[in-house]
Amino acid sequence: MAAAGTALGAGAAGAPARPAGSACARTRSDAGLQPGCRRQPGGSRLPARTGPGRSAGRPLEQAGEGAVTLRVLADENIPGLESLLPPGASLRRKPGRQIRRADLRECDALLVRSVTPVNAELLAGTPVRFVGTATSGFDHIDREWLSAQGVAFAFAPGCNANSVVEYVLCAIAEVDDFLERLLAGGRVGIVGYGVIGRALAARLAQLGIASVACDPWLAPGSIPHPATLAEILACDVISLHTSLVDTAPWPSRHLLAAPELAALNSGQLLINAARGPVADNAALLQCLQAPDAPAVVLDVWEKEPRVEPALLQRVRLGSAHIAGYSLDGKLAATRVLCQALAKVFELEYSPSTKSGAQAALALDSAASVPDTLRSLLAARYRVADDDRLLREAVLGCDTDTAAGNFDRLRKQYRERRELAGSQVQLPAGTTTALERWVTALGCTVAVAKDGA
Ligand SMILES: NC(=O)c1ccc[n+]([C@@H]2O[C@H](COP(=O)([O-])OP(=O)(O)OC[C@H]3O[C@@H](n4cnc5c(N)ncnc54)[C@H](O)[C@@H]3O)[C@@H](O)[C@H]2O)c1
Ligand SMILES: O=C(O)[C@H](O)[C@H](O)COP(=O)(O)O
Repeated sequence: MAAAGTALGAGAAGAPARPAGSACARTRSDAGLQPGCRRQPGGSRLPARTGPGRSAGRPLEQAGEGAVTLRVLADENIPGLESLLPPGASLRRKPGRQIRRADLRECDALLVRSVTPVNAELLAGTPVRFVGTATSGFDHIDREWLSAQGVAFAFAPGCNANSVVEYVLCAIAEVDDFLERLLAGGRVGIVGYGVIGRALAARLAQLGIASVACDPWLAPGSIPHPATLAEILACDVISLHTSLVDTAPWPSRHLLAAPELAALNSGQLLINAARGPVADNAALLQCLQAPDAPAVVLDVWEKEPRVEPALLQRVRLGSAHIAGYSLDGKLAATRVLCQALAKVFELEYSPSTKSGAQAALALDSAASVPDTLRSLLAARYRVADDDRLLREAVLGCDTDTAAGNFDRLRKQYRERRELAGSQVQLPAGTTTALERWVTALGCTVAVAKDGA
């Protein structure tokens, strides 16, 4: 894993316009690290406050002879911190929705997930000098305020991109015959060509599936197969991967509202694993009540943790905002934040890069290509399992209980591993065509010897 520290600003001179809340090219090994730290004249390792809220830098708390304690408060749902934080860090945990300013009175670094809004209301007057979010999206962070206050910021771009891509592929494979249709020349329309949009297009291309994409914030020429939103809405499968943007001229909030949804029909599949408000949920419910409604898969909901039961009942598959919840993706994000934290506080640090080996998979049938792909995808993950859990958690419960259950599903999420990177054992005499399909899913191939 490369060291954290890619500076991410509003865009270099000559770079294309970017909406607030979008990230430039980045991979699982990059951290978006917004600088805001200076070495203190007295040698303290605390990042200096540089903005209007500037306060005298305080040295890190002494914890015994020469040792420093970096006081970290973290969302209880960020895994691996106990072993991945730099030595000398003390860790407190809280549920992300319950983190308050009073919790931060004696805290140098705050690590959150998407459910904690981080802004002046939370941080003003606290000693926090570093904020990290273990997520790709950062629409819950007031980055301008952090920057003005000299508080360093890091996020985890790309860490869960492959997890989301595999969620989308599983959804396609699980709903009707969309996988067959795509393999037979159908097209996927991708809305938002950032890290995840690009990763999805690349995986589809490896599978020989055509895709087109739209992202008006990008410079002309940066999308290999560009399309208008209207053209995207005519594709067999439409997958949303925009950041949540309120900025003109191309806000993504309610990008799919009644007129856009009216363009869809029952021969199409719409997937939203981006942010709930990108599709107007009230309009979506209306659309799903029409006889010619498209098939819809939702991982994200406009008013999370509240899910509109009538909408859940009408979507083909629904899940509790877990598309990015592979163990691989979560631990990668934890490592990126810990590395960024160590860099900001100038701590020596070299975290382990391993997530633990995945069990090998075996493929032994001479099934059709779609069924081979389907069974490989299902060997690691099935959206239908999360759909069942969400329906059990939400339907028939009162609103508050359902919202609590939504959060509980996410907190207690099972250990899910990614398919890409898995070794797949194939029987002796396997065709090279089959090997190609397996590698197209990002797996490595081991072929059994004759008689083995
Ligand atoms: N469901 C999950 O578990 C999960 C996991 C990871 C990320 N996400 C979400 O997925 C989305 C994509 O993540 P990413 O890492 O690729 O982000 P990214 O910032 O790399 O890419 C987002 C892209 O959306 C584009 N965009 C913004 N407004 C648009 C508009 N009106 N029309 C078309 N494109 C527009 C931006 O220009 C950008 O290129 C984000 O919303 C993120 O929060 C969800
Ligand atoms: O933006 C992201 O990375 C994802 O939406 C993220 O995985 C959501 O999970 P949360 O932070 O809400 O646990």
